[in-house]
Amino acid sequence: MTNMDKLYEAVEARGPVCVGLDTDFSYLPEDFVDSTLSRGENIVRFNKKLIDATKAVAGCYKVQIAYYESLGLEGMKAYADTLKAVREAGVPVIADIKRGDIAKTAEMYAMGHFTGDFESDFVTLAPYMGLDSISPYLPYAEKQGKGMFVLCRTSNGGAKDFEYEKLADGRHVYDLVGDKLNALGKDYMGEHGYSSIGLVIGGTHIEEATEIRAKYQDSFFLIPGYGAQGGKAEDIAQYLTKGNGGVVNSSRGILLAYKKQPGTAFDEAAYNECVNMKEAIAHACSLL
Ligand SMILES: O=C(O)c1cc(=O)[nH]c(=O)n1[C@@H]1O[C@H](COP(=O)(O)O)[C@@H](O)[C@H]1O
Repeated sequence: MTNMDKLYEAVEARGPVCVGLDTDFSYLPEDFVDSTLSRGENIVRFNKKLIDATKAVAGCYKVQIAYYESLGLEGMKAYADTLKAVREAGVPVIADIKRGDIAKTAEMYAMGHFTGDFESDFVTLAPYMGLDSISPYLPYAEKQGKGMFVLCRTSNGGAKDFEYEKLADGRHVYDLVGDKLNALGKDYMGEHGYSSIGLVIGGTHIEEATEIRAKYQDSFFLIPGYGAQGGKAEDIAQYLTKGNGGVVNSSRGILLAYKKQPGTAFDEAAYNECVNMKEAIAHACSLL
């Protein structure tokens, strides 16, 4: 069974919410911070409480490496400890590393993020350098069932700068990326009909949403942009198939939920936000 199969089953069991652990130290409530500990240690304490509170309603977690890298060595320790905490909770984890480099270098990234201290179930990849920047990750998909999510049509405004450009045959650049990755995925299919090569499809743009879902039926989607970036449940639902086939990330919306729920502890507020998000998406899916 591949990690994408496990992710599919996690979504069947607990819903498509992907809790984004983009834990900026400044997000921690002041009264939670233990001043005898480092920022990295405090972040891990925060993440562990959050994981504990949300694991029953989270399809997966996504750990954005920049929030940890920015703190140097203590941050990288916090990153490793956070991945470990998610794995111990028995929930799939996506390492949001957005790598893309020549094959030899990509081999090292693949080893660094699919084995050892920073081992994760999935990584995010940037495809700009071509398919040889993706292929070094594939032996891990084949042998260990590891998975990847490749940037296709991203959630940011700048997606229009390159991804929406039109090719001579009328396709967008994001179509070209999606078509090539979807075709590559045919050799890495799991039991539940999804390949180990997923696509990142931002939930903030909905043009061609139904076509994209229909065209890439065997690609699992990582859908960021819910909440803080304005993505709505009714838009996101169009990228799912019967409530599955994708995970919907929210980072700030969950981490900072306590600021919108005065008097509620951050972990309980995060749980409430996950439940609201999960219900809103389920409701939107039921209307399709
Ligand atoms: O690959 C990603 O995860 C990603 C792709 C994309 O198109 N847009 C996007 O926002 N992301 C990530 O998704 C998360 C969104 O965070 P919030 O806007 O706080 O929910 C961040 O970790 C981003 O780096």
